[in-house]
Amino acid sequence: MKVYEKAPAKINLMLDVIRKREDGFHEVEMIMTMVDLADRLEMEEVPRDTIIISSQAGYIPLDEKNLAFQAARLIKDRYDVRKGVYIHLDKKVPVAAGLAGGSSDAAAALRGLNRLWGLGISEEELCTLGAELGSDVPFCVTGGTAVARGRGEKLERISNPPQCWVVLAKPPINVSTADVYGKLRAAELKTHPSTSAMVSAIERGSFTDICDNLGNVLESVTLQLYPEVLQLKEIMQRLGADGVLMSGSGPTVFGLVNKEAKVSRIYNGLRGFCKEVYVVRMLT
Ligand SMILES: C[C@](O)(CO)[C@H](O)COP(=O)(O)OP(=O)(O)OC[C@H]1O[C@@H](n2ccc(N)nc2=O)[C@H](O)[C@@H]1O
Ligand SMILES: Nc1ncnc2c1ncn2[C@@H]1O[C@H](COP(=O)(O)OP(=O)(O)OP(=O)(O)O)[C@@H](O)[C@H]1O
Repeated sequence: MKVYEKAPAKINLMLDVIRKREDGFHEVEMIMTMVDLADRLEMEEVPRDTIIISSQAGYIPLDEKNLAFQAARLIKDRYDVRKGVYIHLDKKVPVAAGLAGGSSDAAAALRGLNRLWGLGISEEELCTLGAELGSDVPFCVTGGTAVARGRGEKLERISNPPQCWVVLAKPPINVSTADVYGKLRAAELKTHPSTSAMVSAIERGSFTDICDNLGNVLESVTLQLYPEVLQLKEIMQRLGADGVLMSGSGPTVFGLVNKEAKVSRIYNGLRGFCKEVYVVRMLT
């Protein structure tokens, strides 16, 4: 038997950091949603008790460093599954982009192996397992749109934003999430985006208010380290995107656009500056 799972990319419509915690992580308040750019996982049982990962993408680890491998090992250990699995990752989400590609693969592996092995694990328990693999994994298990608190694992489901176009542009640089959080001086932040204003804008389905309330405090670090990300934001704004923000710790910048007529102009304009540009829809 084979099972298939999609692993969509996430964007942060809002990301605030409340404080640095004693365990080294940061207490956050974020609003995340999914877009329809996704990896695809194929999972099949193999006769030996082993985990094999393959992918067409030459630039990700295929050993125990792969987050889908870690998800498979975790579920096998925790539920004492003495069976093997072959996981093929069809990568479409750019890597180390701020789009949670690896986290979403891990979440999809948890969901898929739960089905493949008929384990009957609840979604809540899959989220708890996912939190051991990374802060973004619990959200990637549930998908939808949520406010995430704690280090990202405490989720409160909210309604999906109104449908719109999302233009993603990833400059050719690698950004380390740990490095960005490490350089953030949370106590010195002068302004914070408003969670309640963004939740209210989403619940009311107001595209304009969503665009007006976009905010990500990690931009203060990444934009300083990589001026090309700031430049990309400015270009996207100039080309007419209605709301523009960096996702996660970057470097991907996304633009929200509500009129289809504007999308191709923005896409073509960006392609002059950036090789990796995607036009996608919100997953609603
Ligand atoms: C930037 C975001 O992607 C936004 O959604 C997340 O906050 C980060 O999620 P992630 O990549 O799943 O992060 P993890 O793999 O758990 O952590 C990577 C590193 O980021 C830092 N980190 C992460 C999450 C958090 N709330 N505080 C942190 O300080 C820690 O140094 C950690 O070692
Ligand atoms: N299945 C996977 N897909 C992509 N990257 C993976 C995977 N497994 C492990 N990695 C490693 O994880 C690192 C981060 O990749 P990922 O694409 O998850 O970053 P990201 O989009 O910045 O995530 P986040 O938004 O959660 O911070 C890369 O260095 C990559 O080598």
